[in-house]
Amino acid sequence: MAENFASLPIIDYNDALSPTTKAQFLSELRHALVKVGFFYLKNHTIPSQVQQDLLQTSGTFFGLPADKKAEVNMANSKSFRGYTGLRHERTAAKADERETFFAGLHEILDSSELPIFYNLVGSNQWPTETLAPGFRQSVERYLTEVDRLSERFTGLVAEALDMDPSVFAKFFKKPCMSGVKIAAYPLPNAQQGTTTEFQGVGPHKDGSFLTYLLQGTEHSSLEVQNKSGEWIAAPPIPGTLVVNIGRSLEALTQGVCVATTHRVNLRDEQYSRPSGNGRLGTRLTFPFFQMLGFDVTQEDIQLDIPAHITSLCDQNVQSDAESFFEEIFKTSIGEAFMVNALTSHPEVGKRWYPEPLAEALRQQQEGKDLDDSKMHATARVS
Ligand SMILES: O=C(O)CCC(=O)C(=O)O
Ligand SMILES: [Fe+2]
Repeated sequence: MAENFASLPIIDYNDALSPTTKAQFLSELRHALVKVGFFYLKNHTIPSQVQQDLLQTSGTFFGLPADKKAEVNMANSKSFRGYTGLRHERTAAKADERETFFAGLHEILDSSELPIFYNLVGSNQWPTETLAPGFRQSVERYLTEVDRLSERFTGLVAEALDMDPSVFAKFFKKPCMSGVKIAAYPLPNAQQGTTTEFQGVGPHKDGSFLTYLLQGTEHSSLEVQNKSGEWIAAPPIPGTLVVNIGRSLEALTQGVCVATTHRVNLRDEQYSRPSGNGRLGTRLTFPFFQMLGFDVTQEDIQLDIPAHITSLCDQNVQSDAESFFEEIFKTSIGEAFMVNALTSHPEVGKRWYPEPLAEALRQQQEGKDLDDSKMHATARVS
């Protein structure tokens, strides 16, 4: 049975930088990667001014009238970039109570000769400077900083698994679809007390190698699933990022690092200040998804992971995330990213990719039926 956890470890990036503390750092990181799958990272090097500017200008953007935000609607973009309104994004086949804005790190324009998933790298859409002064600049600045951090951290992940620091480098061929999703969770509109809990984001695993999540406000809404399936709160800790494992790192380590399940549940009480003084506004978060190059296939993955590391692998990890995505991920990473994008953003799919959308939804339904029948079988046995 898998080991369990009730809270997330806090790892200090400074410890990686000094020869006297590096060994201890690597041992803590190994534990976090193999036994937990989530951790807080402190002293992560992203300047606080860069974070504050991002938070402030993002607040301005989401505060714009709906018709102004619609000017940069994701449905305009065959690269799934730009703005989505409340309940337009879907996770686990249900609508999410959030607005988002996605901006990618790389942009290429002509992908006509390549498989359609190369369209996932394309131009960003930006509101005008007059509407959202400084927004574009602060997002781009944040992307540069978090990308630099993720690149350095990747070497430490390899070392923590007792491999050469450069072992993952070849999987990060550019351009890639890494980017930041800015998520805004206004207080949900409770209808006459019928519902007290709302899906900010449904249970899911990220497609990334690692995700670096900045929680910009004080709300405690993020929940992570431990290995026996219990949900654990991951409240914001000032000065830290929450890091979690995505499906790409799981694929590259052949399951030694398991992609971790998380969700955002919204409840009215989370909008009261933790100090008890007054109410909080919209919850704002900034997950950065560190993605692999598209052309990585299962055959490329021949990492020599030392036996004493693979032997740490956990069995029977429980997850409420959909399982259908796992199978596609085993054949082509680019394909899997596209299927995920289509099922999350059917509006973009309807406009640009009607046939691939229909096929992706069919696969999702098939997977859901399979998950449901497994659940019923388990329920009957126990
Ligand atoms: O907003 C959060 O706290 C998490 C968001 C998330 O998990 C995602 O967008 O993949
Ligand atoms: Fe996520």
